[in-house]
Formats: sequence, structure tokens, C-alpha cells
Amino acid sequence: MVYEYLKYKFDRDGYVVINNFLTKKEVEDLRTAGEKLTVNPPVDSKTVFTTNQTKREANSYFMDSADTIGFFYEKNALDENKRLLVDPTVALNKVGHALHRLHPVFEACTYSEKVTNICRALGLVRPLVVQSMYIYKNPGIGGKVDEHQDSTFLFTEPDSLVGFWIALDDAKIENGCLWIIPGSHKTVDLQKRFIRNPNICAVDEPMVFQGTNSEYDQSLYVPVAVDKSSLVLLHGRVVHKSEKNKSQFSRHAYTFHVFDEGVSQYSEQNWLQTKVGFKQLYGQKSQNN
Ligand SMILES: O=C(O)CCC(=O)C(=O)O
Ligand SMILES: [Fe+2]
Repeated sequence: MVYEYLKYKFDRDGYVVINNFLTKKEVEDLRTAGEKLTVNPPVDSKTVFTTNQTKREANSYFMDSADTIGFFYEKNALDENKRLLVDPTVALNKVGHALHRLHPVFEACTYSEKVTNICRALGLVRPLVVQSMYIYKNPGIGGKVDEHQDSTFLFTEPDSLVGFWIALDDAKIENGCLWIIPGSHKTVDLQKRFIRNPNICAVDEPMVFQGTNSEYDQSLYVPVAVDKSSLVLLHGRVVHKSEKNKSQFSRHAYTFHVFDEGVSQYSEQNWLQTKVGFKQLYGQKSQNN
């Protein structure tokens, strides 16, 4: 794809698909690394991924995962005693959020020339990577992702968030591909923020949603069915979701988010805060930062 066209489409639709972004070997390396992560995850990791979760232990595990590799299970994968109800290879919902810093295979992909070229094509001045996730959405058990805007979780002022979503399997309607409302980054303001609770006494609720739940016209969604190795770029405000994987085919993906520190600031209120700093893809640190 011609890179000027890429920026044009991204600005117009709030997302853009780049087919064949990775080579077959690069996809295989990422997928193999993702599969290896399912072998013997640490025992303290048995927390089910849900952003409504209030349990203290799970909350701190989730918050700490900004700087670690955390393991999050599917809702139906564990019983109340945290015993696995399914095969470990299909039990995880996702792994995150510092794969790009702590795992060589994901680091190589994230800090690659291919990614740098995309950031330059989008005109990013000083892109920093804030988080990364391996998303499994395994057959039969992979849950749905409710509709949302990514800037809800990773707010910058002004909004400069870009999501990189790389398909490691063919992602089709049957196995829970992304659904996006084209142009919604322009027509919908940021509806909600997911932040650290300003009330620090609320120890059982260290993270809270601020804002309203919006009703979106469901007929505006388009399925973004892509082949494996495709990259989907997502604007921080574009509304998207994915359905449960009811098929027998897995739908693995590697995803990470960048923002442009050259033109914006990462909010200190965001749930995700790093203790070690975000690593840039390129660019000079400006005097103001
Ligand atoms: O993989 C999915 O189903 C959703 C991922 C997502 O929302 C994201 O990467 O921003
Ligand atoms: Fe998202």
C-alpha cells in the first residue's frame, strides 16, 4: 500500500488494513511464542480477565502487568478454586502488557523497521509503545470484547493513540474478527475513561470507569475480516468490538499501542502506569517533556 494512501484512509475511517504485513516466518515465530506462553504460566497468575473485577489480588496483578508479563484466563477456564476446567493450551484470554519489552520475539516485532515505517507514514513525531498483548480468542471459549474506544484505557492529551493489531490466524466473522464503526473516531467523542481511582482509600476499587456507557447504532459496524499476517491500525477513538469465537478455529492476535509524545502527553490518571518508562520507536525528546 502506498503510505500516503494509508494516512488518508486512517484519517478518514479511523482504521486501515495492511495485508501481508508480516512474512510467514514472522507470523510463525510470534504464534509459536504465544503458544509457549500457555505452558506452565505462574500459579499466582490465575486471575480471570474482566475489567469489572473488584478482587484486590486480581486488581494488583492487573495493574502490575503494565511492567510485567501477566496471564489472564478466560471466564470459563477456571473453577472457583482456580483449577483449570479446560486444556491449558486454550485457557488463556490474553497475556500482557509488557511483552514488547520483556520478550525478545515480541520486542523484535514491535521495534521493527516495518512498524517504524508505519509510524512515520502516519506522521508520528516521537512514538512510544505503552502496552502489548497476545490475544488468544480460542475456539469455543474465546469470549467477546465489548464495544469500546481504546483511548478509554490509554488516554493522551490531545488524543494520539494508535493501536496495532496483527492477525496471527485468519480472522473471519466465524472466529470473532474485529468489527469497527468506520469514521466513528470523528463522530463520537471519547465516552469513558478507565482510570486509577482518585479516591485512594477505596482499596477494593483501585481502578474505575469515569463517563457514560454509549449506545451505538449496531447497523454501522463492518466486519474487518483479514488473513493472517495482516495489520489493522486503529485510531484511539474508533469504536470497535469482537464477538465470541464460536467456531473451531483459533483467532490469535498480537496487539500493541503507541502514542505520539511529540505532540501529546500520556495521562497520569490512566490505569496503566509504568515504573520504568515507555520506550520510544524513534524521535528526539522535546524540551517540554
Ligand atoms: O482482539 C480483539 O478481539 C479486540 C482487540 C482490541 O480491542 C484492541 O486490540 O484494541
Ligand atoms: Fe480495542
